[in-house]
Amino acid sequence: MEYEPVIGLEVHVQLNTKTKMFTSAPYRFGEEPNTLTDPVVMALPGVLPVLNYAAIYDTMKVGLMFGCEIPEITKWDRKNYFYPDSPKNYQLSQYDQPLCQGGAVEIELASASRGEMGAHRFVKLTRIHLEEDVGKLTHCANDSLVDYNRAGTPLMEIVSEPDMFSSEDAFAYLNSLKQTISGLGVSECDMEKGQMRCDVNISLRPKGSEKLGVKVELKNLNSISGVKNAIEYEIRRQTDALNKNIEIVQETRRWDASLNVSQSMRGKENAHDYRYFPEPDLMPVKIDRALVEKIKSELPEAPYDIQRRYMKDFGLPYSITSVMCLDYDMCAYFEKAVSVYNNPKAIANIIVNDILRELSAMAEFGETRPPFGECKIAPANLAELVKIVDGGKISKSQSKEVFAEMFASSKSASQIVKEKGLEQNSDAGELEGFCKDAIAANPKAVGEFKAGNAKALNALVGPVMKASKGKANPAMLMSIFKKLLSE
Ligand SMILES: Nc1ncnc2c1ncn2[C@@H]1O[C@H](COP(=O)(O)OP(=O)(O)OP(=O)(O)O)[C@@H](O)[C@H]1O
Ligand SMILES: [Mg+2]
Ligand SMILES: [Mg+2]
Repeated sequence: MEYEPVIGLEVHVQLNTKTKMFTSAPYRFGEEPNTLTDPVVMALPGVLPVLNYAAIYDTMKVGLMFGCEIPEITKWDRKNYFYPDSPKNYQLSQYDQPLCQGGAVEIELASASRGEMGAHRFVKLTRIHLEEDVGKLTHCANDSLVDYNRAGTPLMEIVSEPDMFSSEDAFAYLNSLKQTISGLGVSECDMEKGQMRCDVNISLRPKGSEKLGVKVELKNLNSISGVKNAIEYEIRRQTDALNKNIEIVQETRRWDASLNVSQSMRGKENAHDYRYFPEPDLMPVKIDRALVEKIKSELPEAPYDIQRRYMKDFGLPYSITSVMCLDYDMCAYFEKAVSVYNNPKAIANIIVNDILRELSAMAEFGETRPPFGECKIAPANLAELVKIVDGGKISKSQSKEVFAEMFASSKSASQIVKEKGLEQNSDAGELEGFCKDAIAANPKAVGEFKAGNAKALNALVGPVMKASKGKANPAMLMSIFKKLLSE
């Protein structure tokens, strides 16, 4: 029988707020273990949680970006379980009244060729709720170590509907989430630093059937490629089992990225096991409608909307726009430059190829490139460079030299052209004089050219270049020669 995989993802994203979800302790990645804790994080007797409103604000931003509904009231619940990664036997989370409901994430599937836009569709979301992150366990040979630095960090859980049907869907979904959320500035979504983690729920059903199959949950995947591999492995494993008439049991499995296999962790668990109940120490939160409207009105344009607009309004190629729409700073820079001088294609080319290359070269090995705002070339100066090239003042190859100097010094293009004496001679009258002299001095080349040997022109160009100290505008020279020689 042919089976169709059905996939739902639970994605956890740490928010980069200054303090933790329910206390003023900070969180930073990579600090000495157990230095970013306080009595609330450690759940010492008598402590009370205090809500971090910045986390609510950031999560609403994300939710509204994905078209979620923000309910009138949201509340907190205890999710009870005992495990050493949490010092207090429960996790503060949201059960039946999450902060965001519904919504959808636009994804793009890979197309046949790299330079073409792939098919787009929306993956439905169930909800986005807020909770606190737990500590980190390191398992050694005979014992385990626990670090509570991460415990209590604000964590969004983005739960999708079972609305993905291949590893490619999941890959595109995670990329889109990462792109949109990091664009909002609320998290860097760096999976290597644990800022974004993913649980994969996957079941198989006979192709054409509407009914969902029994799902298996793969916990805590920490790379996008890991998610892809895990899904592909599970599809093979479950297909194999079904073909052998082995029943799939609902269970949680661990993904082993080094062995590329999943292993059973524990059997069926459902919400009931967590004995969810309302958090007695926190009031429900009434959401200010005016704030919802304010956040909505301040949301940036969605990345795929920017991309479509750039392709349509500026005629930019897909490959260039797919780089640009990943970075709002880059887009703002581009639009500013285009407003100064209207050659979007040339401007976008320099931004995506040259500026990005140079910024990346500034980064230390393994570090991310500096933000676009650190580019020393002001948008108006880039616009001027393109204008100078378009006007024939300097050649394309000279523009590379000017660009390098601009990037290093923040000087304007015209200033560098002047300092380096690069300006081409585009004085039609003077150039025509040089050309006439060259024609008069080289009757042989003229004869050959008129007899049909186009290459003979080179013998005439040489003397003009010499007379103009190498600065004659080559395009103008050619048209002047052609005009004079056809007379
Ligand atoms: N039959 C199914 N096949 C594939 N995915 C499914 C199926 N049923 C549910 N899912 C997906 O499983 C996920 C369930 O996540 P949810 O957070 O609601 O519950 P949970 O896994 O029990 O909770 P948690 O792991 O946070 O304790 C959703 O993404 C949903 O789309
Ligand atoms: Mg969940
Ligand atoms: Mg789950």
